[in-house]
Amino acid sequence: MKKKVIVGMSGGVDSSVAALLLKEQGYEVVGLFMKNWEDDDTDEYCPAKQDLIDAAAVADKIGIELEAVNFSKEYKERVFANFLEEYSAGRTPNPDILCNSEIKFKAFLDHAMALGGDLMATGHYAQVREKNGLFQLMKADDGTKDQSYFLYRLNQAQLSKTLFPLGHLLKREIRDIARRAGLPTSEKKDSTGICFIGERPFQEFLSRYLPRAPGEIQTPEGKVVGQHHGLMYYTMGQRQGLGIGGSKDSNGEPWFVAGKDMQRNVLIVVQGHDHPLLLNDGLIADNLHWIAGEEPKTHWVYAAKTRYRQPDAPCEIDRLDSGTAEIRFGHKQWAITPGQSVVVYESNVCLGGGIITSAL
Ligand SMILES: Nc1ncnc2c1ncn2[C@@H]1O[C@H](COP(=O)(O)OP(=O)(O)OP(=O)(O)O)[C@@H](O)[C@H]1O
Repeated sequence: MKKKVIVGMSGGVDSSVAALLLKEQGYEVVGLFMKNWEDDDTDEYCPAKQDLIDAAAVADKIGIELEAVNFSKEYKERVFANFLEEYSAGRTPNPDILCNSEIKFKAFLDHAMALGGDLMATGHYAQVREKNGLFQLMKADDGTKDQSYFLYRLNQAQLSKTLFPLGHLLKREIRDIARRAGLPTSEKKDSTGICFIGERPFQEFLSRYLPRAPGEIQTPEGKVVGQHHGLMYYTMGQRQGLGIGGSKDSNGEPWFVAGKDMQRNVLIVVQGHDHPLLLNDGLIADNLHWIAGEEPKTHWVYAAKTRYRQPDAPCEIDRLDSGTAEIRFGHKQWAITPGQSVVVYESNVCLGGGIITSAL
């Protein structure tokens, strides 16, 4: 009997091709479009309505059913609440990571099973492999598109039910496949940014939920060089939008955010990309999650990313106890950012990771 796969269709080209490939591989395929954000319909920045129309057109072309489901309540409770908490604590969260573990591979997976699915699938660029009874999350073959960083909080149960049909393909091959099959999304622009924020002005969006608390911008020595709009609007290493161009006796080098003093409501800035306060040997992370269900070895050479668009950096896990990890890098890392995730790899296998609490 044919296995039934429920594929997440976002109305983008990647998930369109994922659905097509699964159909060609002989699965019984059902598309599922989710809506995760409520003001979608009235909101100029959120193209959800058009995305659903596109997903429906693709499903029609491939000849599969498309269902829709609304997870906006789950999203608010399990992802957005944490997002606001993190910002109000001065950290820079990555809601797409929590969206994967809580919505796409939990609420969605449960729904997929309720629809009678044997498996679920998405158009993520990543791979799953079963080895010695364990499911491993692996990088995509297209290194420039690999999304395993966003998937490091998945567990064995989730991976055992998941297919990533694009994991062994290159992005340009995806567009070619879409064109050849005449999919209406073949030329659609890739989506960018966090799904519910999209292209909207970030400060205005956040100020709808969290009070603005302006304060001083200071150098590490305590010299006042400007005013900030609220610490939550800034992130480590940020260069644009500080509004402190030509401060007196500055050395002409650009300013970067190098810290937040939450108690005094002061934003700390330094001059020069390679200022020592922006370069760290290691970090502490908590909220750890290991995909195999057990901790990796300490004092072993791994590679890790402290942000998505970053080459892997050689590292060692020096200490793992009471839910925290201390990770040291072979070379100094730039602008390690509390709230972002550190994701650990052994070769092309993603082991898991945690949320950065501080740089060392
Ligand atoms: N609204 C949605 N409904 C159903 N599935 C979704 C939705 N948004 C994302 N997904 C699933 O998660 C995958 C990864 O999402 P991401 O936002 O990274 O999309 P993407 O890489 O731009 O892919 P696509 O081109 O399919 O939008 C998608 O390929 C799709 O399978």
